[in-house]
Amino acid sequence: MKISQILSGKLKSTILFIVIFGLFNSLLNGTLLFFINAAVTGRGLAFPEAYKLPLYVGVVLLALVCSRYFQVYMIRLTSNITFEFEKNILEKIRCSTLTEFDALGKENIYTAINDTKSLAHIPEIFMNAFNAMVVVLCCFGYMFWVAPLGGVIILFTMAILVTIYLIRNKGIQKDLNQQRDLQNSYYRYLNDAIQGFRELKINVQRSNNVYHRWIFPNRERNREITNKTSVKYLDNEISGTYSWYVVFGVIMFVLPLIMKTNTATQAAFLVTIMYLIGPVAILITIIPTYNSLKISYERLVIFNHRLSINEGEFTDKDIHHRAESFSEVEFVDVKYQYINSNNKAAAFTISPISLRIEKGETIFVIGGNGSGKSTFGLLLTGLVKPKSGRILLNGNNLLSENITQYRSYFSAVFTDGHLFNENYDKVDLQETNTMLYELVSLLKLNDKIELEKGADRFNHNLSKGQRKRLALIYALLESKPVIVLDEWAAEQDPGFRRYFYTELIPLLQQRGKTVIVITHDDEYYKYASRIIKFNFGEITYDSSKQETVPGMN
Ligand SMILES: Nc1ncnc2c1ncn2[C@@H]1O[C@H](COP(=O)(O)OP(=O)(O)OP(=O)(O)O)[C@@H](O)[C@H]1O
Repeated sequence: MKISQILSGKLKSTILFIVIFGLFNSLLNGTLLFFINAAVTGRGLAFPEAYKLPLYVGVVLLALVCSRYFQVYMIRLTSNITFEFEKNILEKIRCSTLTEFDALGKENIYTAINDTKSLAHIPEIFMNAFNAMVVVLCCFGYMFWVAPLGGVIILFTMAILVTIYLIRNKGIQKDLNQQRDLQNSYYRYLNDAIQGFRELKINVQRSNNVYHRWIFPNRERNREITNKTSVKYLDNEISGTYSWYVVFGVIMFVLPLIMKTNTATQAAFLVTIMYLIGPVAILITIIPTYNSLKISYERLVIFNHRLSINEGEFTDKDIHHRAESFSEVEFVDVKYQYINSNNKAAAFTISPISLRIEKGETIFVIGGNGSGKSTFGLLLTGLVKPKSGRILLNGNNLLSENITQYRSYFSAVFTDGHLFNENYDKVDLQETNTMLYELVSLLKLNDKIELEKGADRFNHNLSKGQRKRLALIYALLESKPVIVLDEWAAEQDPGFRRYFYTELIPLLQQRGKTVIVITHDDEYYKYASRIIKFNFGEITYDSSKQETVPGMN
């Protein structure tokens, strides 16, 4: 569902309530103003004396109960909207394609989640503005009732003061935007300084450049703008606050000159203006709030648009990965193309490739850097869809409808794979799990991993190579028929690398796995049952079709 649909749905079902209740609430507050003014000025409220106190107490209590009920309602409405927005964003991410996800970038996801939080406050902002508007109208109505000309003069004075405040505020907003841009670039530089700590330590000149040419000048500029903007902001706020004294001054000194007001009328106007201060402040902040909400909304619309493809969700019926149910996967003229995100032109292309992978094969995918091996791995595992051509699993065409089912035949350890922080798969990590501990010992991690105290997970303070071994254990525990390992052995020491190619892979093969290894380790090519070589996105060699294997000893 789109953000706008959720928002308009919520607003439609609640707007009448917000308006009626807000109106009632504001009228109660307006009634209290009448009471106070009647006491100060001695006019209005033609009730018998005996009824005034109970009526006053009744209105206060009713206003209090209504106010609380209304605020609780708004809290619930806001958190419901936040929940639905966030869920909508998370579903979008979960169901998006890898291609769209990669193109989006992680920072946009965090921004989108923050944007939903801002948008969820729209009903509350609308309600506050509406209440404030009602109070302002009531106050002016009261002033016009007490002394029409006085009401016109006050309205005119306030209109001038508010206009001056808003014009100055607009200038400050521009400075604030500049400050936000500086802040964004500061985080980028800071990220480089933190992530590249070692690279900076080892190169003093680069470190000096990063800090003295980029980070410190950015902070200095930020200091200047912050000083300037903060003083401007302070000036505007102070003059805004003191503007009320201009209004008070007009009531105390100008009105008596123009219309001969008496003390009671002046008192009524002064109390009314005090009542107006809060609501007018709310109405004034509406414009900048509206602008920032508009930006958040537009960003979310773009976000939704960029994750427009919905791949659907996994359901249990999609899980069909029993080893015996896999017999072959076939590529028929499969083509894939990356699109350059800057100019939208076609970038690297996997030219139409055709091949068949049968159950039990151990295939090494080889080729130079950037030749398309990992992209082939993504196509094979169904993580990206061919631009043209067909992929068939057990003779069935891979379609959008069965893509999740297709993927459930594959497990993979990617080059830059991620080890999850929680035991999401609910693997039994206790020593009684013989399958797990057999794998732990096969991967020689017995004395390296241990259960974290009080948590259902293994420790993650492992070396890169050891983390890859743990990732392989988790991948094997999935018991899927085909396993794809992308440069898995690159971080292993020579001894373990040898063990991996000469013992582990044959063992997996013996156990009926189909193993696809993307590798540069040419000294072990002979341990493959088949070699496929990529060059510039094309298969230039397939040992199942040709005799000699290039690069083999
Ligand atoms: N997300 C992407 N968008 C655009 N181009 C990409 C993307 N990912 C990879 N490429 C390009 O596709 C080409 C093939 O990349 P791929 O990762 O498949 O190569 P590889 O053979 O696995 O290389 P290596 O051995 O270095 O890992 C590269 O030229 C790369 O620049």
